[in-house]
Amino acid sequence: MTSSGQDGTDALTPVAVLDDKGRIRIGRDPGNDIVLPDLWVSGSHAEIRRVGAGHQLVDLGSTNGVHHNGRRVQKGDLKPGDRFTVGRHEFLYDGSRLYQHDDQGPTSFVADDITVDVGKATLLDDVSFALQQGTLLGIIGPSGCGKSTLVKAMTGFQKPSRGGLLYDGRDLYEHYSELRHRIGMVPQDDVLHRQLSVQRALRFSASLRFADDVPRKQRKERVGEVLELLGLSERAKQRIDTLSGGQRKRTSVALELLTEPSLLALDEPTSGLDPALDKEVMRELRLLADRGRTVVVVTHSVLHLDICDRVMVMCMGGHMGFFGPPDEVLPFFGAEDYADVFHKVTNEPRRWAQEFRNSEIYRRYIGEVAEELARVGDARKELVTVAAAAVEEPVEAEPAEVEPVAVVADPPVPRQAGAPEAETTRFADASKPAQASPTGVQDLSMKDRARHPRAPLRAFVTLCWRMLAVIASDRGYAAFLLGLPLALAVLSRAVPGDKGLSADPEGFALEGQRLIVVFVIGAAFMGVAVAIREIVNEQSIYRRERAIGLSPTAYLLSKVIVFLVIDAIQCAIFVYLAMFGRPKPPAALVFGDPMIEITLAATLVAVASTSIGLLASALVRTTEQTTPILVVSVMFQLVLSGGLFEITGQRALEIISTIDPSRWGFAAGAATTNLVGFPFPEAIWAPTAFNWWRAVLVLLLHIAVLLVAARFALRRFEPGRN
Ligand SMILES: Nc1ncnc2c1ncn2[C@@H]1O[C@H](COP(=O)(O)OP(=O)(O)OP(=O)(O)O)[C@@H](O)[C@H]1O
Repeated sequence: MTSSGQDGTDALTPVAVLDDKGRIRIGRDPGNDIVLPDLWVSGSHAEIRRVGAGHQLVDLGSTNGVHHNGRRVQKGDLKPGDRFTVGRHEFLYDGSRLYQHDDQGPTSFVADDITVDVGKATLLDDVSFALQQGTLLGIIGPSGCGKSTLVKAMTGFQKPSRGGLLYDGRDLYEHYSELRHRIGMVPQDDVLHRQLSVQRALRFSASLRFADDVPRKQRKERVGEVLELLGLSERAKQRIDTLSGGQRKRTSVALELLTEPSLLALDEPTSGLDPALDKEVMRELRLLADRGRTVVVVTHSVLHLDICDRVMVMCMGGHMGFFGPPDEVLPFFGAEDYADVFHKVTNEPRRWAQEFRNSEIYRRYIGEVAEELARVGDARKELVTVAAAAVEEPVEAEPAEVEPVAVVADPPVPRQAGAPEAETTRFADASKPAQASPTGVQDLSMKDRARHPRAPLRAFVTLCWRMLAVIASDRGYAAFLLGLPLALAVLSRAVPGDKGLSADPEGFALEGQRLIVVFVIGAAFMGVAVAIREIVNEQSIYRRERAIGLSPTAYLLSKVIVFLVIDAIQCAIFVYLAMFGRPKPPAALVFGDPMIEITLAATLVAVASTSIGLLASALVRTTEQTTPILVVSVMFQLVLSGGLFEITGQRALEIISTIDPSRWGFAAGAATTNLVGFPFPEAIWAPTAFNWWRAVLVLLLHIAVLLVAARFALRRFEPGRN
């Protein structure tokens, strides 16, 4: 069963007869029954198994999952008429055969009266439009009119409060986990580590986005292809922060093209570029659209709008003032130039929004296109019904043996023709998915996580390597990390005395007490300082990577592990250098070497402080907000460490200080050192192995609680959240 072109269903092809022999395997490797040569697909991705009289769909542990009727599943019983997707490849099941529909670009993208409210502010107000495949849409409008908000809504980053966004007839937010890899988004902020070379940054991204089992060689080849496509091959080894603005934007586009998205959105890719670069970027976007992608670009520059198929003019207050071909913009507004247009939509936004709603242009370029797209959507749904009905009929002419089928993703598609002629209607409800969407993206991804507990090990390893690469290529930062413990060790030399950490026979261990305070607070400072800017600095990168499915736990753990190593090295350098030439404690409590115990205690304080830094970094919005947190958290640890004054006996302080890592770090250090004759000896410092272990366990508990809190704080970067 195939269907013909005009209704958009021509890509539906029968690919397998599910006879009694058992199973049909789907994957990237040539040995599969259905071969999908797509790097997003795992080698052996999914299987259809015969179970009794029916069939079961099974995810074979793929990286990017299988979606059965829009839900990610591990296993699911197939019913005639069901559809499932593997990457961009969609299959329909009729009870005895599989039909394949390839996503060759969104056959439709429809925004149906979307409104975005944040608190009491309305950022977008009843915006409707429809896009056909291969369209280049330019969005313009005065600053603050809601252009970025619209792009975020279209790409799954900002769930509309009302209205629907339908991608290929499916609610974008309801089916986000299935659709997200088909959408590329280049935000205003660069989402690349600028310290890395173009090639290196893209290779890390490829590793995070492709299936786990894609060989390194293939990843490299794909990176080479996108660099070639965007004319960046000669820049491959150049650091991103040394590229020109235009080259940097092209690198961001290259990053998104790795996974061949069918909808690509760019938020002001040409801001800050000179007119020549502006034109160059717009031309490249035109080429991408001509190759079949739908490209949406927000721009402040109106010089090259004629290169677009459609232009949208936004009015202040989030209203839509125009949507149509570029040559109709000025006539519609009765304006001589775009400055006039901006003036009008800034001063009379409601009037122009209303005029546009009632215009012939709206009818022609939105109403009719939406109707056409709804018709295509209906035709596709009908095929599902036909496929379901086919279960009643015997399978005749189809081949009994089905050859492995190779499907080439995303072939070139010609640029769209003008909009068709027809009657005006509001958007047809028929294009909405059968189920309403009570849940948001967050709910979906939580469910996904619950169903897919498999540790994303590859992402974790890649993230660790990337962090190390970023640190190594930022010489200033690497020098800071190494210089900090050296500077602190030099400072610790200011502590007077020649007894070091030895037990003082005179009975007053003030020097030892001071040294332990210096170690513990130095460790706390190094721990917070290393981490407190980490997440806030790369929030745009994390947000983007999260949207394409990066595991937040893998992300956080990669930070913790790399920082743990850095903390341990820093504390060892600090403590050993500070103690160089000073008497050591006479005996150990647990590990045989008191210096190891003291270094361990300092390292745990540093790691707990790193966890505080990561938590704070996930909570704040700007880097500037981190400085007061750094100061307060270190002061808090200094005051409540127990090394300055007696905490025991002051009930409130006793309670508060239990959550202070330095209190327990000091206790472990004091226990090892055996501070004899201290003026205010506390019970938790008594030199016993129990006290040492208790302090260590409390510190581990602090770390665990802080990291769980940081993991929760990362939820604010979930797609769909503002
Ligand atoms: N989280 C938010 N809470 C309240 N108002 C917001 C929020 N985010 C954006 N806004 C406001 O919504 C309006 C639209 O913002 P948006 O960033 O979409 O505008 P824009 O057209 O892209 O602006 P620009 O061209 O300057 O980038 C602005 O007035 C902005 O201040």
